Amino acid sequence: MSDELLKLRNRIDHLDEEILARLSERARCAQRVGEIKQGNAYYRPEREAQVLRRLADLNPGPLPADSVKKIFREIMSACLGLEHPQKVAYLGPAGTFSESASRKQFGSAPTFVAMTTIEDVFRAVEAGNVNYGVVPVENSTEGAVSVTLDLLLASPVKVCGEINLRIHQQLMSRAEGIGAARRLYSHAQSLAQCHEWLNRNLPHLPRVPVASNAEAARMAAEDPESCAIAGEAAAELYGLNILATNIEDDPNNTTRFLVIADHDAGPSGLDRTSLVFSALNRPGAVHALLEPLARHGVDMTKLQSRPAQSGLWEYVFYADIRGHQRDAPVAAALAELGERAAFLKVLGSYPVAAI
Ligand SMILES: O=C(O)C(=O)C[C@]1(C(=O)O)C=C[C@@H](O)C=C1
Repeated sequence: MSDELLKLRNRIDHLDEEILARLSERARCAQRVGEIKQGNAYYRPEREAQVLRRLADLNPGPLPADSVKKIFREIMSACLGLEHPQKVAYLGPAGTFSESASRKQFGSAPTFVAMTTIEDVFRAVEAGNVNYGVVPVENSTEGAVSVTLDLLLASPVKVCGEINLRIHQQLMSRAEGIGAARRLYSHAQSLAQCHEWLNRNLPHLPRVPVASNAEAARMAAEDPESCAIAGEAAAELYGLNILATNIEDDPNNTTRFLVIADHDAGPSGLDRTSLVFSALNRPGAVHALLEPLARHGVDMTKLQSRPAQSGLWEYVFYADIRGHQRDAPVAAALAELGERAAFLKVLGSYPVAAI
C-alpha cells in the first residue's frame, strides 16, 4: 500500500471516531428531548425540515446537498427511534413506491406496516395502531387520487407532512438478459407510463397487468420466463437484475404523498396548509371564498374540485396554500373564508417537502 493511501485511511479512521463520538452525543441530546416531550408527539416534521434546510445551506461540499440531507435524515430517524419507536402504515405490498416514499420521509428506523388499501391506512392511524400513515394524493401525469381526497374529507386525521417522490421505472428479471422473456408483468399505470419505451424496445412482448408493481416483481422472481416493470426497491426486495433503468416516458413523473396523523405540524418557516371547503350554490360563490386569500397575500398552490357525497351537482374544493395556519395573514384569510363558506375544514399545516 502506498504511503499516501495508508495516511489517508488513518485519517479517515480518526475522523470516523470523531463523527461517532459526536453522533453519540447528539443521540443523548435527542433522548433527553424525548424525556421532556413526555408522551406528546415525538416526531416533529417542522424541526426535521429546519435541520435539513439549515445543513443544506451550510454545506461546504464536496458532498452534494442531497447526500447531506439523506445522511441527516437517517441520523434523525435513529434519534427519533431512541426517543420512542414509531410505526408507519403505507399502501403495500412491500416494495411499492409508497414504501419508498415512507422511507424517504422517516428514514429506516420505524417499523413499516404494509396495508392493503388506502382506507386501511386511514383506519390504522385513526385507531392508533400506528403513529403515522403515508398515502398518495396526486401524480403529475395521472392526476388526483380521489380515494385519498374523499377520506381526507371524512376522517378526523390531520396532515403533518408531504413527500414528493420521482417515479423511476426499472425493467427487471431473474435472468441477466431479456432474450428468454415470454411475458412482462406490471401495474397498468406503470405499463402506461412506459408505453413508448416498450413500443420502441419490446414491441412483441405480451404485457400482463397485475395488482401492483411489487406483485409484478414477486411474480417475475418466481417465473424465469418473465420480466417486470417496478421500482428499484422491488428489484432489491426480490433479488432481481435490473436490465434497463428509468424507462418511464416522462422523466419528471412525480407522485406526491401526504403524511397523516392525529396531529399536524408546527410552523417551520416554509410551510403549506391543506384545506377543504364547499361553496354555496350561487353565482360567484367560489370567487367570493377565494377573495380573502388574495387580499391577505396568501398564495394558492393547488385548487381541485370533487363532487360532494351529499348531493347531486354540489362540489367540495381542495386547496393548498402557502404558509402555516398560525401565520397572521393565513389565519386572517382562513377566518374570513370560514365565515363565507358553507363548510371549511383545515386538514393541517406542515413543512414544504425538504428532501
Ligand atoms: O428536536 C426534537 O424535537 C427531537 O426530537 C430531535 C430530532 C433530531 O434528531 O434532531 C428527532 C426527532 C424529531 O422528529 C425532530 C428532531
